[in-house]
Amino acid sequence: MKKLLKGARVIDPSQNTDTTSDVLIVDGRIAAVKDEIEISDAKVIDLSGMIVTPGLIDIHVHFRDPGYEYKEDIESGSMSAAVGGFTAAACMPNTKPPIDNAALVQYVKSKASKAGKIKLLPIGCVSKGQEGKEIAEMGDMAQAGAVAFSDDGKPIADSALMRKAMVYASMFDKVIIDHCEDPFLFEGGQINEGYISTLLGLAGIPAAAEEIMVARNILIAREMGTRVHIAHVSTEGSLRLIRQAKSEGVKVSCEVTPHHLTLTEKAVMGYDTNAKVNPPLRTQSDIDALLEGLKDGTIDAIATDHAPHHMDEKDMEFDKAAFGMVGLETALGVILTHIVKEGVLSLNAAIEKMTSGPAKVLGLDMGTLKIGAPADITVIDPNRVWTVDKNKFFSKGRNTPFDGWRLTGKAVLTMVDGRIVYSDDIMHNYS
Ligand SMILES: NC(=O)N[C@@H](CC(=O)O)C(=O)O
Ligand SMILES: [Zn+2]
Ligand SMILES: [Zn+2]
Repeated sequence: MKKLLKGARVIDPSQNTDTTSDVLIVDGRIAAVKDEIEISDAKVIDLSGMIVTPGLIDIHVHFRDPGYEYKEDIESGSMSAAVGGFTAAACMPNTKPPIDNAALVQYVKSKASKAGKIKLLPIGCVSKGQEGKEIAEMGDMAQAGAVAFSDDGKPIADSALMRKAMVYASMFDKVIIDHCEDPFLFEGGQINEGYISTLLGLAGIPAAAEEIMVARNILIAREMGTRVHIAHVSTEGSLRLIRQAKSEGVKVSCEVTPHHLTLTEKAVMGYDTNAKVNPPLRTQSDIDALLEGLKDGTIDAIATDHAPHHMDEKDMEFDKAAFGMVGLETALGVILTHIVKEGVLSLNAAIEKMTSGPAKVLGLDMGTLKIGAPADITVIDPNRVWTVDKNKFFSKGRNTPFDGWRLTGKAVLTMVDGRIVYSDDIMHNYS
């Protein structure tokens, strides 16, 4: 089956191209991208006024499957991703049981392929049972399809274990993704340590809790010549460390979330548990530093850290509520509205941080519209003004701080291997 996408602005940061072109898809792959393709036996989709990009890739989501399917499962998570414009997502292994062996990696893959929406890329545990003691069977998991390793939800507290893990992962050409948090400095913390935590009488999480671990990881990566990826970077100090390390040739990469780019610690005023997240929302000067890091390339990727929780786990006293927020269905709109429209990043640079940037972090040949590549494609309506309504989410999670936000720009069509996996109302006649 051939499909012909007509007349869109086609942006492909992997090839540094931005043109008004037609895109021809044959057998699920990109067959041609050029002016005015004429072909009689293709289904034509008119996309004038729209933007076509490589399918968005999210390298940090929690799909809670197996074990916590009441929060999210692979099916609902995959649908939520497709609606947000994502064609691929890497899912964290902090499930029950944790994804720490090849059979569980297989489980994730087969359930995702049954769901038939996006490409789900399993991340395996660094340590058995995520207990931080013994290295998990990373080789087996890599062979089964794990794309990276992480104990996310928790830091890898033991530096010797981290060093072993980095070296071991490098043998399979995989990266360790670390949730950077010094457990002793973090202890009991609820929100960013500062004026607001004092005002609200909540235990603070100091910036140094993150920065100590970022520094440690950089030191190990430097010493061993191995790679490390810093999850959800949130402080000015972390950025400074990563920028410096990169300039010295250390193989460190990092990601930032839409919420850390747009919300400060003030969002928790009124004890709003939807704004309770780990790492915590920080200050305006941290946001300024993160924006600078996006601009100068210190930050490699934008990732949602989509962390669905049940309402009952959020609707309780602040210090008992779960950490985390959903993000897949709001990420693109938040980035286009608050990062691109505000002039922080060009549209092309923002798309790069959501396509080829994350693909590169994982060392995957994805996030491109080059000829022959799988037709994983996102169609964006840049002018669509819409209001976030958490009750309309396809995710099971309703825990968002963005409910009610007016956003400009939305994914209207998502294609995986040339198949339409999501289409917005106006695109319905094409699906
Ligand atoms: N980010 C969060 O606040 N929560 C995540 C864990 C994590 O990403 O560390 C979760 O699994 O709920
Ligand atoms: Zn984390
Ligand atoms: Zn996470």
